Amino acid sequence: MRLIQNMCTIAEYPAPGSAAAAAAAAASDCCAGAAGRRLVKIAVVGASGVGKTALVVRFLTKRFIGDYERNAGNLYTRQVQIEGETLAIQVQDTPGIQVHENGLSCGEQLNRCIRWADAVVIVFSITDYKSYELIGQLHQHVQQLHLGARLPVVVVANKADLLHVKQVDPQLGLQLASVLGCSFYEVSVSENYNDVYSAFHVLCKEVSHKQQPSSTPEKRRTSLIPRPKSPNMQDLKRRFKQALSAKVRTVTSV
Ligand SMILES: Nc1nc2c(ncn2[C@@H]2O[C@H](COP(=O)(O)OP(=O)(O)OP(=O)(O)O)[C@@H](O)[C@H]2O)c(=O)[nH]1
Repeated sequence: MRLIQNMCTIAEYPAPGSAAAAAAAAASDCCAGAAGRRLVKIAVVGASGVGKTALVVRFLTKRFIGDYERNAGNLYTRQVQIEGETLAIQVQDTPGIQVHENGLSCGEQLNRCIRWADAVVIVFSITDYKSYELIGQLHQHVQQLHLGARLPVVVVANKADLLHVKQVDPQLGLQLASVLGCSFYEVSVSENYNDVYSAFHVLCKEVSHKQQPSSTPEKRRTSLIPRPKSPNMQDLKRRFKQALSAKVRTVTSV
């Protein structure tokens, strides 16, 4: 997948009917609809401070910028090339999820964002066990909001460079991801771009394949056209016998 830089906007996290929502819709028109391109919408979620903004910025710009303001949720729009096709991609950074005694606290803003997405990146930090503990609940929450439609999800374990303050063995992340049926990537946003790229690439590919025109009316129509029948064995045998007896007749008549 090749990123085509500097295409569209960075819009504020949109509430339905708001000016920001209109701006985001316009941005998505500019990158996708207007050009007739397919659009892949990805939400990046996880606990606070795990590196969601750093991950998104690294993916889109290849740069690691150490300090960010506490995130209010930005929407980034770009074009990417995947398997030879140019797709419009929107990446939604989200505010960090707060963990309370009784579990997850996902505001309506975050739920809206998850419902909007075609795919989700769930991030935790290997330096924060609580952020790892959130993964299972978050995954369940995402699937519930999509009414069990099995949204493509990738689990990302970030801050792999901070081994001296590690609280979670990345192997645990891998095991959990495989139980949940998700891809898993261990990354250091600060030190390695390639793994970040791979995580988004896999997700874009998965969404792209899901959206493939295999379910378009054109394809469905062709699959309804009856296939020619395979030759009937009885009929073949009968014709073979006929041909054989004709030959025997000509041989005996000589
Ligand atoms: N050492 C190291 N630091 C990282 C890495 N990724 C992010 N950070 C740092 O972690 C801190 C939090 O990063 P953010 O990207 O703001 O985290 P966030 O998940 O968006 O945080 P919220 O906006 O509070 O939800 C920042 O100081 C980053 O520089 C990494 O891979 N390694």
